[in-house]
Amino acid sequence: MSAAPLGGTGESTAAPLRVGTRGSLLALAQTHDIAARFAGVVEIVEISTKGDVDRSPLSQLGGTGVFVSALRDALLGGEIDVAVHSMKDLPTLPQEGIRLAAVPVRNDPRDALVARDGLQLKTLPKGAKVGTGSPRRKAQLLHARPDLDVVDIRGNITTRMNRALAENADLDAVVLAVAGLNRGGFSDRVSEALSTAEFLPAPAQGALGIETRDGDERSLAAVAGVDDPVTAACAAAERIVLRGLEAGCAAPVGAFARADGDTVQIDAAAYALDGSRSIRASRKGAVADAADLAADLVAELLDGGAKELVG
Ligand SMILES: NCc1[nH]cc(CCC(=O)O)c1CC(=O)O
Repeated sequence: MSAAPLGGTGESTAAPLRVGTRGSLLALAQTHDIAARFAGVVEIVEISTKGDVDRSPLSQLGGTGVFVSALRDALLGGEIDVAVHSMKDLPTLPQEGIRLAAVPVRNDPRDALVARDGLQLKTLPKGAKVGTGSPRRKAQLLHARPDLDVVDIRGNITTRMNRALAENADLDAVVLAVAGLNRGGFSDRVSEALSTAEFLPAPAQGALGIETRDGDERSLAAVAGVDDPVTAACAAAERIVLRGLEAGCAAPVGAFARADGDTVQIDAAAYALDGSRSIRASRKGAVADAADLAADLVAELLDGGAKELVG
């Protein structure tokens, strides 16, 4: 009558931890990598999301959470025990019944220029066509190179790379996250990793957010070992900026927190969509105070008119 004892032979008798992921190459790769470090036996469960199925421009898909809600529904519905998300896709508002259980050490936070002939931002010809679906990247590209022709693109990572690299490529370059290229095994396609000074990344870019159901202590314990509190603090600070500006994942807002020992530096900016204007602020202080520093920084951006810029 009694359940199998925990520990001991637990690995062979306990039900596997069902780990939910989107089905894209990128999502599968990052989920397999991180799930290999969870405690116990895991089973990977693919969930398809509106963001994968719908081909409308990302900026028109209804804002935050298009990649996330199907995974969260599966979590709340008991189909999966753990959801692995790209943290930059997570809405900034917490959802009832769901806990952010772990944030692993972050991958490279930078944006990458993937260009034909190894071209770089400075060597792209005048008027070059550069593809991105991100208003932030568009604004940053135009801010750095007002002559560029920025083209809205969608699709998975291979589709987007091919727009610049395939035999019949119609663009000179595309901008993608270095982390995604790394995770997909495409690190060698990066022509230039863009500096975080000029291209402030999207809040939490390069980080994963691992969610469990509130109160599911077994799943929480299984993923706790991959949590990195410093990455978690930095990503949380960046997301406070996003939330403070009431800007979603597709908004022209960049934020980047980097820790060095006990100290954190937070930089953030909001951009006009056409790159003509931007507002920037930064704070430095103790990692333990990262959330307060971010809130203070938001106040400065709002005072400077950031909301009007973000639109
Ligand atoms: N919005 C899609 C998305 N969500 C996370 C990543 C990349 C990986 C990451 O930032 O962790 C991407 C693709 C991209 O920006 O090129």
